[in-house]
Amino acid sequence: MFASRSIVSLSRRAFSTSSAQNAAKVAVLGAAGGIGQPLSLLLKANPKVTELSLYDVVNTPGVAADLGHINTVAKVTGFTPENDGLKSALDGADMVVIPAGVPRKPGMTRDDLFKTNAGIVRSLAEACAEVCPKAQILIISNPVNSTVPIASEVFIKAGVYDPKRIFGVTTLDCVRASRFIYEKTGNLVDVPVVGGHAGITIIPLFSQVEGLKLSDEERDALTYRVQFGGDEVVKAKAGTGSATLSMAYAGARFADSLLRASEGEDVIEWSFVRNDLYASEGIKYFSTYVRLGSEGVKEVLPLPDNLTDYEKDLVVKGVAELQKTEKKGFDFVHSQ
Ligand SMILES: NC(=O)c1ccc[n+]([C@@H]2O[C@H](COP(=O)([O-])OP(=O)(O)OC[C@H]3O[C@@H](n4cnc5c(N)ncnc54)[C@H](O)[C@@H]3O)[C@@H](O)[C@H]2O)c1
Ligand SMILES: O=C(O)C[C@H](O)C(=O)O
Repeated sequence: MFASRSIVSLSRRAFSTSSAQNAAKVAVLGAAGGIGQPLSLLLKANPKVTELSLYDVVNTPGVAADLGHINTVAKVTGFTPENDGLKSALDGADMVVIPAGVPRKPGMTRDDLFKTNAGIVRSLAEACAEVCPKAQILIISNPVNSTVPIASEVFIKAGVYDPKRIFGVTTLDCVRASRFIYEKTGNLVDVPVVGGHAGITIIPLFSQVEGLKLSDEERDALTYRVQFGGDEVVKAKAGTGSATLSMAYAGARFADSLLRASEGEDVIEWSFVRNDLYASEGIKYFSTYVRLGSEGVKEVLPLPDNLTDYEKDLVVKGVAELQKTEKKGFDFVHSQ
């Protein structure tokens, strides 16, 4: 098995500073929203992004005009549904980041968003499959555990599916886990978080952090905080939305990791991608260690073989939940 420390150091840096070697057009769908705006700002600040295409049902011309005054290389254009704006936004895109859809209010689960967001993600994925089938698709819209199967099934139906290019963005769970451990230890290290992106499917692997010692009580409390960190923000925002700024940071980190990998850097991230790790349990998507390359996923890595019994039990529970949410996404596409 691989050494956890090298995994940590490989993906530690949030943003690189070197200038772009390849032109990269990135489209953001849902770009005028709570995540979309700060995420677009961070992408505009990334020297590897040469073109930034902002699509939303409203307000993107203003967001694009504003970001367009920032003196970085990316050319920014805003699109709305008028004049076939979605297709124009996607034309030539190398990467499409999708934070379009409604966020939670207090008392809701991510799955409660399915009835609105499933259709949004399906229609946006249909446009991607038609216009930019080779783009890397980064799905942020919740419930990720179902929206990734939805987007994948749309691409399969269209005959253009490449499992190496569709990602559920679970980076916020890693960002949170890292921050919570920093609060405890004063050390800023990466914490692998695997499984999915909702409640008990979020599985932090504290055993993989070198030198980290937690009592059982500390481990339980930290695990709960990572699994339900989204609820903390939803509650604090009191009905006005869910995490936007930390998500923008996490999404920009994941996009930067892919862009660095496309330039030949060896990068490992954690992401909800197609794999056979739990095929025997009937699931196709599971967030795990992923080596990134120029095509997207270069290698799906298994979970470390030295998980604790506590972590193994979390995986069993998470897999059982993922079976339901994956099926729900699959059925949504195939029942229409
Ligand atoms: N993966 C994660 O870790 C993570 C973290 C935080 C939030 N989220 C999810 O991201 C989504 C967006 O959250 P937000 O806070 O930015 O919400 P928001 O309401 O502030 O923004 C969503 C944007 O999507 C746009 N939109 C709606 N339908 C669209 C369509 N068909 N095409 C294009 N744009 C469309 C809206 O106009 C809006 O501007 C939610 O589903 C939320 O649950 C995921
Ligand atoms: O909690 C939410 O609904 C948003 C997001 O998935 C998060 O983890 O913050």
